[in-house]
Amino acid sequence: MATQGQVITCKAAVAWEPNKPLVIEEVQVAPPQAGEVRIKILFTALCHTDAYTWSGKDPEGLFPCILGHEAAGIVESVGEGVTEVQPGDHVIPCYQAECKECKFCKSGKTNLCGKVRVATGVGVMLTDRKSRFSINGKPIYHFMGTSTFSQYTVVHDVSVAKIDPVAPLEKVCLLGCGVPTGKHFSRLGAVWNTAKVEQGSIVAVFGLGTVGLAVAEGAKAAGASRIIGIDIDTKKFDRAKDFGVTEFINPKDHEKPIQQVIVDLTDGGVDYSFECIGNVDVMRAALECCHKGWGTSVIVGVAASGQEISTRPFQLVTGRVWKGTAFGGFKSRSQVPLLVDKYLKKVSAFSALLNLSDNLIYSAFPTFCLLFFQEIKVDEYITHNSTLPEINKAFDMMHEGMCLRVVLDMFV
Ligand SMILES: NC(=O)c1ccc[n+]([C@@H]2O[C@H](COP(=O)([O-])OP(=O)(O)OC[C@H]3O[C@@H](n4cnc5c(N)ncnc54)[C@H](O)[C@@H]3O)[C@@H](O)[C@H]2O)c1
Ligand SMILES: N[C@@H](CCC(=O)N[C@@H](CSCO)C(=O)NCC(=O)O)C(=O)O
Ligand SMILES: [Zn+2]
Ligand SMILES: [Zn+2]
Repeated sequence: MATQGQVITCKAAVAWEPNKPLVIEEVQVAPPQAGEVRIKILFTALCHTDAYTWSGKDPEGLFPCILGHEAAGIVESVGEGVTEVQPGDHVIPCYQAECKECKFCKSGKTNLCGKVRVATGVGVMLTDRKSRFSINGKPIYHFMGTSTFSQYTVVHDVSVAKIDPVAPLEKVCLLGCGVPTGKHFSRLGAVWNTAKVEQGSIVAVFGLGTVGLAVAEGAKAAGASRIIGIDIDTKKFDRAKDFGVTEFINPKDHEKPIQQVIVDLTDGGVDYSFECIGNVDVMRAALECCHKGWGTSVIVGVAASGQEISTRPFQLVTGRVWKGTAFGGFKSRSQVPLLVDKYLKKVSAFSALLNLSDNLIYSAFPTFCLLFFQEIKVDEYITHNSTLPEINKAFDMMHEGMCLRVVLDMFV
């Protein structure tokens, strides 16, 4: 039955209050208005940022809301004036919009976009400052302009990346947040990013979750000579080797501040450090373990409301640089489809190799290695698959440090 123009009733995980279990509810999803797109979400992953907002520590967190921002799906219908996607298109909703017209988009200096941010920060749509979600007439707020923990969601058209329909949505959903975020200095992201890790650099990665491992993977691709992984959970160390981490430090094993431990190990400090946790004390350590004169520290983690960073200004006077990144500097609508293409090329190179005869395998091996070991691991970050009704258990796994990404099948 055609659903276009109709209210759709479907299942969604609703966060009624901070920290209270999400509740699977029947929600009403209104049709898209002008400049909006309604998407059938097929797969969504959980990101630490969902847990952060759910915890009540996000100054922009409004309740009740539908969380979720790392997903993939199919366009169900579009509102008036939407030209770049149509029903049936395969898409990744992007929490970071790209209108290509605002001063941010036109600056050539940032991937941030100003067009809809004022609405997405307060859980509504731009056109009428209202939500498209409700339960028996009670509005439920949107989250990050995406709300992918719902079988259907409505997003702004500037927040939709159209992707190759061949791509497996249960995998490429990860390209909506965590994996690209970590790869902001990779070759693909280098146009917009700031920290360009050079061949031979020493890199420190604080926090070895999905984002930290993607940073490590990118650092390896950029030719870093040492990649030091720091985490308080030693379970993370074995897996991190596969993502390029060459040595490990657990701050709990040391009496000295962790920045001092790293400075001592690296003849004065690292060239680049990345904070992928969201802890302001660690952010300070990440800056202070950088080498005098040139070390650059990038803040990736999201810290709670009221938290502030600090250091002695002397750290910056003496040449260290403190930066941050959102979505790895990638321009969402124009670059997410390219990331998907890159992912598909890697998969097809691998299948081609499996179909070659033994002799050919040897001759094709160098090319294969080049393609295969390029910078776009995706499947490797999916440690668990689950379903929408099991979402609370999936978050429990995240809190226990059991998983990297858990992907939920929204219709099982
Ligand atoms: N800036 C962005 O665009 C962006 C995008 C995605 C995620 N994030 C943020 O990045 C951070 C990481 O996200 P994730 O999904 O990889 O999270 P995650 O929970 O999977 O990983 C965090 C890791 O940090 C470790 N950790 C916690 N406290 C630590 C400490 N004091 N010292 C060392 N290690 C510690 C944990 O053991 C875990 O391995 C979060 O803050 C998330 O909100 C930012
Ligand atoms: N509402 C939060 C902002 C959190 C934040 O910084 N979000 C990151 C993305 S995290 C994705 O997992 C981001 O890209 N920020 C840029 C933006 O939101 O425009 C708070 O206020 O703390
Ligand atoms: Zn995220
Ligand atoms: Zn814009």
